Amino acid sequence: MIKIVVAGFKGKMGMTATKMVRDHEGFELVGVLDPHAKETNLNELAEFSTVDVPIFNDKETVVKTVKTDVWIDFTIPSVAYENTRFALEQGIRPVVGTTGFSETEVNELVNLSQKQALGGLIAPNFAIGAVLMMQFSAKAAKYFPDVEIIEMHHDNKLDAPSGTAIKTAEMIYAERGEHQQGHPDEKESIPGARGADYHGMKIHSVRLPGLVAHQQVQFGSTGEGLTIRHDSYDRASFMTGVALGCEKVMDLKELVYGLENLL
Ligand SMILES: NC(=O)C1=CN([C@@H]2O[C@H](COP(=O)(O)OP(=O)(O)OC[C@H]3O[C@@H](n4cnc5c(N)ncnc54)[C@H](OP(=O)(O)O)[C@@H]3O)[C@@H](O)[C@H]2O)C=CC1
Ligand SMILES: O=C(O)C1=N[C@H](C(=O)O)C[C@H](O)C1
Repeated sequence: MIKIVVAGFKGKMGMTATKMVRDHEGFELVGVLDPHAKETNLNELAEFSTVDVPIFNDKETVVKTVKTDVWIDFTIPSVAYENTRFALEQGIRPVVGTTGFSETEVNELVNLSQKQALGGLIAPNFAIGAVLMMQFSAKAAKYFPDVEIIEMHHDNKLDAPSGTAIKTAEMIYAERGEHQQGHPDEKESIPGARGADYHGMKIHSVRLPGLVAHQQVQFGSTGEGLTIRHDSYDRASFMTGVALGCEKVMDLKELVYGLENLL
């Protein structure tokens, strides 16, 4: 059995992941973490009335109380780096969905995992369709270097652009390199009109109620266009990837960035 803790269990993704771990063969939910939870056991919550699992308010108490193989993290950008670092230092394999990591932070965590010879995963998007969308986009960019990314999310999202949009831009950049797009003399009449800029690639972030997680990668060329789009209509779409991550990190000896490394 793989012993798993879920950090951020009261959030939208943390709750979905907690239920997945509870129901998944081969996984044992050994604890959940939320700094503001008043309950001390999951069985105090109606939907978990038969689940005897401790609720922790801080990460130090988790490691003092339960033996853990995997740390699932769906928290907030400002705490996820420290949580991931802490997990690795404690010999726990992180499976992190929280977005907002800088490139430097990811590199530091990879280095730490290598020193600890411990597997781990930071995946900006756990949906298999989203991974394919990123891979197809990188492939298309070789032939269609002019591209803009439009990511669309619910209006409770803290970070912009999304982790998926950044990862997509990184994968496209690795394929196409630096490229000047649009008119060289273009001017923004309202600042931000052309979106964020990643090595010449524009990224536009839409936040609206009703949306879950959607991204369109739009390519333009002479007389033709190509649009690659992925939609997550439900947070269940991420769970196959989270489960796969929890299984695969057990055999890895370092942390990897992106679910595509495990497929
Ligand atoms: N990789 C992927 O496939 C996906 C990634 N995400 C990412 O996952 C993250 C969470 O998203 P979502 O569930 O929608 O957000 P929510 O706001 O619903 O959940 C975040 C939760 O984290 C809790 N939290 C805050 N601080 C801590 C802490 N120190 N320790 C433990 N928990 C803490 C919050 O608790 P409180 O409210 O009490 O402060 C809240 O319940 C985001 O970064 C999002 O971008 C989302 C979907 C898919
Ligand atoms: O906040 C979200 O909801 C999501 N966040 C991730 C991101 O920033 O890319 C993954 C997915 O898009 C949902």
